[in-house]
Amino acid sequence: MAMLNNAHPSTPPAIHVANLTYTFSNTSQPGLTDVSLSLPPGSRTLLVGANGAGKTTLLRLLSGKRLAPRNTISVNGLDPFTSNLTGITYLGVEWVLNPIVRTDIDVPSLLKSVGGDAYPERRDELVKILDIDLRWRMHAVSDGERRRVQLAMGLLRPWEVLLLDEITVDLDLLSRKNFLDWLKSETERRKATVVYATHILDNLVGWPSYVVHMHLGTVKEAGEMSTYLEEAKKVKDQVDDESGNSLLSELVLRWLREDLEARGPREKMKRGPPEMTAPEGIGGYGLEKRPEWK
Ligand SMILES: Nc1ncnc2c1ncn2[C@@H]1O[C@H](COP(=O)(O)OP(=O)(O)OP(=O)(O)O)[C@@H](O)[C@H]1O
Repeated sequence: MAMLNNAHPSTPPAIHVANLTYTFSNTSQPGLTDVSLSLPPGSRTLLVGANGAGKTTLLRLLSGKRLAPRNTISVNGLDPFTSNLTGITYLGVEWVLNPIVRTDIDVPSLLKSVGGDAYPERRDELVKILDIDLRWRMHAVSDGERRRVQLAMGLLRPWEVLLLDEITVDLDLLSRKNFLDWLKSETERRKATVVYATHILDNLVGWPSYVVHMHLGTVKEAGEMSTYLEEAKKVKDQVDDESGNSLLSELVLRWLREDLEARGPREKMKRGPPEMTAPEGIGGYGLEKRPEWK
């Protein structure tokens, strides 16, 4: 079991996970095994791991979109599934695929439909940060432009906990940097908490305060980013490395190589692809809330 060092021991963590083991309803294999984490308010956590490591599974459980075993997850002291917490925003695959952002609709109407008028300052700030042209019509924009409008919609209501599941892939480098800087300022201004699962580490140096490394449904490493970067620096100093990669990329690459070595070829894994019993709910997920458009 790995525990994050709580930077503010006197403050209750925004996210607390205790010995969480989760089995999908359509398979007997656990998707997560004995996961424990403590993330304080105001933290920015980078969630890394190979494809299939369990990042999305964990984020969906944290968001309350899937039912976790009792007393294993609390977000701001409450169970996210049963308490219908309003301060949690989860932006993942279903959110990205929502068809409304492909229709012939203008940006101001879309922003209004998600409560833009209730938060005019925040709306205008997001339009500026995400470099959105209010004259765009959504059926005639590029993927990255569409994603920027979606992000403005998803982030408009002030959240206390933001769970991001690799949703910045379409953004150009500068837009992504501006977006990440804005998230950072949100965590500093309002003590909001962000957990961000991504494979893209460009521009992330200096952003995460915590890192969580998942492997085959378990948490292998979890702690303050600075501690792991110091360790990575020592390793880098020992090898003659001219790759130009950041320390963060080097660290995550090393973890993924170790994971691959420990795991071996996929077809020889004990924990193979799930044997489905019967399709249930959306995408076979059994007890599932309807994905919400936030
Ligand atoms: N609906 C499902 N039913 C059964 N098992 C599933 C289901 N979805 C995922 N899994 C299992 O859980 C594992 C973890 O999946 P998850 O989507 O959480 O990984 P991830 O770390 O987010 O991967 P990626 O980086 O590819 O997005 C998968 O390898 C798969 O075996």
